[in-house]
Amino acid sequence: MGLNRPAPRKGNKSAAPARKPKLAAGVEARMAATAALQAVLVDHRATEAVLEATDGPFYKLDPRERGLARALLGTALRRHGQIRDALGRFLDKPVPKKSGPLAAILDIAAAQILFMDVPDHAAVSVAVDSAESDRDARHFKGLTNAVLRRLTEQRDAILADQDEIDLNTPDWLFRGWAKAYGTETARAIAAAHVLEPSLDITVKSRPDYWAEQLGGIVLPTGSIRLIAHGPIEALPGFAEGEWWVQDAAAALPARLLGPVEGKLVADLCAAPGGKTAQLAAAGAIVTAVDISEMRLARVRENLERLHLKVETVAADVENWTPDVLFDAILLDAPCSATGTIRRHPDVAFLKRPADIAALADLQFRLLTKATELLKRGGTLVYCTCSLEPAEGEAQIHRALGTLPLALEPVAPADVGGIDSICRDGFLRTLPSDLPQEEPRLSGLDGFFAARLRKL
Ligand SMILES: C[S@@+](CC[C@H](N)C(=O)[O-])C[C@H]1O[C@@H](n2cnc3c(N)ncnc32)[C@H](O)[C@@H]1O
Repeated sequence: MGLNRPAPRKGNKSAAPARKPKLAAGVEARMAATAALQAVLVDHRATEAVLEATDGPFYKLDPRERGLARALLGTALRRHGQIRDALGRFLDKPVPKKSGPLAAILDIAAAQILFMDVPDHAAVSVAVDSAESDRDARHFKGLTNAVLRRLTEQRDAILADQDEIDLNTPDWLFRGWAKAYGTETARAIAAAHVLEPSLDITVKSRPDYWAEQLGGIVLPTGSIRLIAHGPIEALPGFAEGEWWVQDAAAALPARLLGPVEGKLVADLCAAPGGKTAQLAAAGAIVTAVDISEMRLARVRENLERLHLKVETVAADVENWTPDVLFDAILLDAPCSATGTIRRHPDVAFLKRPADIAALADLQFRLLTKATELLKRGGTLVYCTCSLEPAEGEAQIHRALGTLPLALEPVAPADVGGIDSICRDGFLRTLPSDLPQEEPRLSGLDGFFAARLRKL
């Protein structure tokens, strides 16, 4: 198989305009996934930014190729420790610096050989062709072929010998989770991170009806859960604006505000707007604030599809001075996002311990400002999608000692009756929560939320 060799077109004698050669199915997806993996691991770019970049490797892919490219990239990131360990068994020294995309080519091929249901020969031959087509990687074409062939031969023995939790989890994150939740739970969190997550949906109404339409189940919290496949836009009810994609744990903080119909509610740090949509659908008069005008455009786009109305404000919450005080405030503060590694495995590579400390400072300043914007007696929900107590529990312990706030404990009745996610009066969900018989329907993003009343 050649990367750039189109099949000869028979019987076409006229001088046709030059066309881009058509590549075999799956080749473009593998090339895009390789480029994206390099962008994440070498240039430290977030996957979402790479996926959305109009000049990026994913933009021009058709939906099928894009689906495959996403799956390749996701597997290569989720299982990266195992992949590098397996490849290392056949390499006597690290991949040289001047070998272009060689490391990413090997990673993407190994992800397929070790973990995906695709023919080995397709994985190996596309990798060899990709190496050949790059000026620097070309010198390692023979090595690529030899290493990957040996990997196909020894796959089962290697997988049986690996500790997936140990290999795929950065040490500093594992140590923090073991300290906060115990070693057994930290292992369960890490085990949840290698699984492909479910698709969770929040509906405006009629969860049972939509679960049936979508082929999903209704969770005790009211979210619908299904095994993701195919483009989301093609699912029933999407175009009509009946529902939006939102992890089941991410749907809980807005509910902690209780009935909000007719109340003035500020949604601080609102984009892309999952929680804004919940508040608007519940009848609140919502002001959605975000520092990023570009991300606020996404909020407006999402709410238009959902036929919901809110006021949007592009502002840094720290400097925002509205004319009114609010009855209720939701502060979904920017955070390390370590609770979303299941859905965004790049987070494990992009975040560093120093980021947590810097974010914790910002979160406390935002919490202080949110308290100022609230009426006396009003309710404030603070939340983060982080597993790190410094971004959750520790912030509230500090706030209770210094800001005019009292804790209104979260009870199981607030969160679908699930006792295990109410810890010390806080909402604390973990990726290992909500186990189901079908692993692809298990888990929750790691969220923290506290409900506070202004004194
Ligand atoms: C965790 S995301 C919010 C997710 C959103 N609440 C939802 O449910 O879809 C954090 C958001 O905070 C915004 N942000 C970060 N710093 C901010 C600040 N100082 N003021 C306002 N927004 C900020 C970011 O642009 C980002 O959109």
